[in-house]
Amino acid sequence: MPASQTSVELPVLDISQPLSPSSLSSISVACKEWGFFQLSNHGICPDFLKRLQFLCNHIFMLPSDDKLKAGPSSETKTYTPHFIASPFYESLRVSGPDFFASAQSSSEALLNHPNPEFSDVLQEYGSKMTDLSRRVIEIVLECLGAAADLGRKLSAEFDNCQGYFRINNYSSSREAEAESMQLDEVEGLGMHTDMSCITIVYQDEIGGLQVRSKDGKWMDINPSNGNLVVNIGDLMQAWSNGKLRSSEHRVVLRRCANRFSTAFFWCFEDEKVIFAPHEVVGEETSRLYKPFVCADYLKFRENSEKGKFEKVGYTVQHFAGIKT
Ligand SMILES: O=C(O)CCC(=O)C(=O)O
Ligand SMILES: [Fe+2]
Repeated sequence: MPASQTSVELPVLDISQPLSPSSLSSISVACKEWGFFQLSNHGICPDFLKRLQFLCNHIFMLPSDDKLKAGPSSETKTYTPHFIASPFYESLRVSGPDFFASAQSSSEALLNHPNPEFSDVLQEYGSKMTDLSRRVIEIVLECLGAAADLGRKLSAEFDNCQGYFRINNYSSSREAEAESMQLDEVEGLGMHTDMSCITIVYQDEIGGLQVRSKDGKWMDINPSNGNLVVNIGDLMQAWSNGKLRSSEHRVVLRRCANRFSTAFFWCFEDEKVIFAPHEVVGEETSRLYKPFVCADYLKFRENSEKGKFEKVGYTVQHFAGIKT
């Protein structure tokens, strides 16, 4: 895999401040060009993230057989083991709106007992991310040029959105190293687009997240000052008639370092029919996507093979794109 040399400068939105016209314009450009921007002053403090990481590492350090008690063939199915998405990637899924209950059922399966401290922290993370996601959706709608009245009407379409998050641990094992045979750079998570409306990512200081430019070049998204990374997902790309870009991205690992990240996915409800509102499409442009039911797209992306990760390489374009 060729090493990537370039990083992208993504605008940073200070979410604690009212949105200024200049900030709105730089975020709009970033959503269209890259489908990515950053958030600062998001209210999730470094100590809290360290605590979250510490509690999750406790889970990731369990023996593999114990972790499989929440694996793809278990009842909870919240743990994705190594060698499904990649040899270097494992992850724990926490589903909302009751993040506490979801975390509690994972810890019961994994540790044979509930762990209220772990579940409390995951609940707090889930609920903070839910609030942030709602605010980010309002801003993204403003990026589409929605004036206040229209913005309120359009944001009602997102009222029943649901969130879940994945806690991701990237590490190397002897088996994984044998496979990579001393390569300088390996794929920790392959190229994909997210199936969300928006995703909010926290990555630790190791780095490795990359976005694919419109001309197919991989660009680093370097970790910066505890900022969170927001990206547009496929559901939003379709709903905005392609005005906002759901970009392909991946994670590369360059050293044998452990990497920790969380990705919070804010998605339409399963039964929602995704059809760009005519105010968003405008008079002059034609529709790029056929209407589709959200759950049908999620099913399309799931591999039929049991326990496999969401299909990498398939997007909403393949599923609902209107060929022009
Ligand atoms: O680990 C990361 O930084 C990003 C993960 C990601 O893209 C995903 O889980 O969809
Ligand atoms: Fe992603």
